[in-house]
Amino acid sequence: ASVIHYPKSRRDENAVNDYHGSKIHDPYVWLEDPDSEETKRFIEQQNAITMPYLSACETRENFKTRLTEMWDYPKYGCPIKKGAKYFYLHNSGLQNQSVLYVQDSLDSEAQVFLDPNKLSEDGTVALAKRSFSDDGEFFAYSLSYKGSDWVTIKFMKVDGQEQLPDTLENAKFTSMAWTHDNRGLFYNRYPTGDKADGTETDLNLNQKLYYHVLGTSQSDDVLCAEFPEHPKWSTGAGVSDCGRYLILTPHEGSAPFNRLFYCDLKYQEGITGLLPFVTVVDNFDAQYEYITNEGTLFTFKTNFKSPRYKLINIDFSKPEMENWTTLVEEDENDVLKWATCVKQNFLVLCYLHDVKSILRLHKITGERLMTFPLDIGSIVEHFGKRKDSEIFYKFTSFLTPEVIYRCDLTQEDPQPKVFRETNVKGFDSSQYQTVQVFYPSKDGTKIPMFIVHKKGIELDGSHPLYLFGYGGFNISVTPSFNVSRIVFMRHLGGVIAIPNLRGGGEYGETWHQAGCFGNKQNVFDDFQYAAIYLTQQKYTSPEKITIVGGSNGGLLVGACINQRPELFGCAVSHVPVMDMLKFHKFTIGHAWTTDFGSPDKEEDFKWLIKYSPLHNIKIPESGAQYPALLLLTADHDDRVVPLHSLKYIAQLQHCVGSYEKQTNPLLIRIDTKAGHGFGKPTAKIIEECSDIYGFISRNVNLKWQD
Ligand SMILES: O=C([C@@H]1CC(F)(F)CN1C(=O)CCN1C(=O)c2ccccc2C1=O)N1CCCC1
Repeated sequence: ASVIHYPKSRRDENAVNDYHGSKIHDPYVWLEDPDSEETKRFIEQQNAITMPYLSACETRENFKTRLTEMWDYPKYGCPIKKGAKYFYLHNSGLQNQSVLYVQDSLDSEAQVFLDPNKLSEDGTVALAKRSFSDDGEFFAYSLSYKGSDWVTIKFMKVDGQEQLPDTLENAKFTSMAWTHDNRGLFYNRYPTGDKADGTETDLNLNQKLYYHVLGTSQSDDVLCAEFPEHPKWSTGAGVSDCGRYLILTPHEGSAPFNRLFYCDLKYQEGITGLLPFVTVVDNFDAQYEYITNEGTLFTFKTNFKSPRYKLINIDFSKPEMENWTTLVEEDENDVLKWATCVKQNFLVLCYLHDVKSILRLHKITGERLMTFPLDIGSIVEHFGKRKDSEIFYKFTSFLTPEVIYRCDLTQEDPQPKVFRETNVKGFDSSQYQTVQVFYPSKDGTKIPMFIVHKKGIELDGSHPLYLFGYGGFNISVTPSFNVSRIVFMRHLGGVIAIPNLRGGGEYGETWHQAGCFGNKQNVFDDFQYAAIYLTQQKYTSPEKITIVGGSNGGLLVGACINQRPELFGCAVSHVPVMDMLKFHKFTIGHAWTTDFGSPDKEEDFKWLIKYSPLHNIKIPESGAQYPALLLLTADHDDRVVPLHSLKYIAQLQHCVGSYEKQTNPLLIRIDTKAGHGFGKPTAKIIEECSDIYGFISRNVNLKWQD
C-alpha cells in the first residue's frame, strides 16, 4: 500500500486539564471550534487525502452501480388511519426522501399529500415527525435540515392539503401533541444562542414545554412546563387517548427512566400559562410509558421492579404506589418492547425472544388470546389505535426486505394477512442463510450473534467478514434488511456477523446495565471475542475482518482498534464518540452520562480514562499495526459533534502515522450538509456506502465477482 503523508497539525502543548488530580493533555482542543479558519483548513487537508484515496478504490464504481440497481425497489410504511383517511410513506426506490400519500380507503387511488423532495434540490430536507389532530382535520409535521437534530414545525389543513402559515422554530427532541379541540399543539423547544443550525456545539439545556395555538405566531406560544432547577431534564408530553389528560414524562438522560406527572385539562379554561401538574412518580428509578386509559384508569409499560418490562394499571383517582396493579406480568425470558390498545378492548404486545420478535394479542383485561404467526425476524413498525379496529405491522429480516401485515380485529378469530410485500429484483434469498450462535465473551457470558452468508461456503478462514456492533443505550440490534450488505455477500464473497453486545436492550435492563458505567469494557470484550470466535470457527481470519459501528458503536470501534489492533484488518467508525472526558460538554452529550458515567465524578473518570479512544492511542506492540481505518463524520452532526472524530484522527496520525510498520491508511471523510444519519438522502447514502465498501475492498484485497 502506498505510504500516505498525513498533514501536520498544530499541537497545543499548553492545553492541559486537571481531572481529580490527573493532568490530561488536550493538544487538539483548538479543533473544538467548528468555525475557526484553522479547523476549516484541517478538514480541507484531511478530505484532500481521503477523497482521492476513496475514488481510487477499484471496486468502488462496480459497487455503486450494483448498489444503485439493487436499492431501486419500492419501500412502504405502515398505513395510518386518521379521520376517515389513510396515510402512508412510500419511496419509489431511489427518491432521496420518502413521500407521504393519502387515500380515502385502503384500495382507492392514492395522492401525494406531502413530498419533502420538493423542499430542496439535493434532498437534504427531511420529514422528521408527523402528528395529526385526533379527528384528522389538521396535520403537523417537523422538518430537519442537513441532518441536524433541530426541527421546524409546520402545519396543514388536511382537506384541500392547504399549507398553513404557522411555523415553529428552535424545536428539538420534541413532542407534538394536539389537544382534541384542535385549538393547538404541545411541543418542546430549547433556549438558543445566536446560531442553532446544527453546526454549533452549544449545550442543549432547559428544554421547555409550550402550547401553540393554531393561527397565532410562535411569539405568543404559551409556556406550560419548565424545570429551571433541573436544566438536564427533557419535558416531553403526550395527550391521552380520551383527550382529557396531558401526561408529562421528564427524562434526565438517555436511560429508560422517567418521572410521571399529569394535568387534567378538563378544568383548564384554555391553556394560558404554566399548567398545574399532579405528581404520580417523582424519581428516576424506572420508566413509565403511557399505553392507554379508560377514564382515570391508566395503563403504563414499565420496568419498575421488572427489567424485562410489564404492563401496570395506575388509577389516577388513587395514584399511590400501593394501589398500582399488574395487568400483564413481566415474562421470565422475553423483553416487552411495545404495547398498543386497539379496538377499545384489545392489547397488542410485541416481545423480543432471543433477539427475534414475537407478537401477541391480549384482552384489555390482561389475559393472552393468541400469538401471531411470524417468521424469524423483526417487527420494525406498527400502527393501530384504541379507536381503530385493525392493526398494521411491518416485518423485516436479514434476507426479507419488508412485509406489511394487516389484522382486522372485528373477526371472530383474527388472522393477519399480507397487506404489502416487497421484492428486490436480482436478489434470490434462497441462496443465503442466517444462523444464530451464542459465543462466550471474555468473562464467559454467552453472547447471541447472527451470521449471514451465501449457502455452501466452506469454513476455511478465507471469507471477508463484516462485523457490526453497537452495544449501548438499551438499543437492540435486531435482524434487518440492508442492501449494501447483500451486495457485499453477493459480489465480494462476504460474510455478515451481528453480535448482540451487552449495553443493548436485547435482554432488558439487566443486559443494558451490564454494558454501562464501570461495565463498559464488557461491550468491547464482547466485540473482540466475536472476532476471536469467528476466526476460531474458520469463518474468516483477522486480516479479513472489518469492524463497523456508528455513534456509540463508533466509540466501540475506536476503543477496539486501540486495545486489540491485531484482531482486525479494517475498521469503519461512523460519527463516533471519541473524547470520553468532554462528551458531556457539547449539545445533548450530557444525556449520555446515564450510560457512560460523568467525567466530573472521580470514580467514573477512572473508568473513562481507561478506554477513552482519544486518550488510549499508542504504537501497537509486537510489530502489529492499526487496521485500515476510515472515520466518517459531517458538518451538521449535532448529535455527536465532529470534533470527536477530528481530534481522534489528528492524534492517531500524529502518534502512529509515521510508524514504519503502519502501512494501513488512517483516514477521515468529512461530509457537508449531513449530520448524525437521520434523514440522509438516498444519493448521499449510496455515495457513502460506495466509498466505504471500496475502502474495505482495497484494504482486505477483495475482487469484484459479477
Ligand atoms: O444519540 C445518542 C443517544 C443514543 C440513544 F439513546 F439511542 C439516543 N441518544 C440520544 O442522545 C437521544 C437524544 N434525545 C434526547 O435526549 C431526547 C429527549 C426527548 C425526546 C427525544 C430525545 C432524543 O433524541 N448517542 C450518540 C452517541 C452516544 C449516545
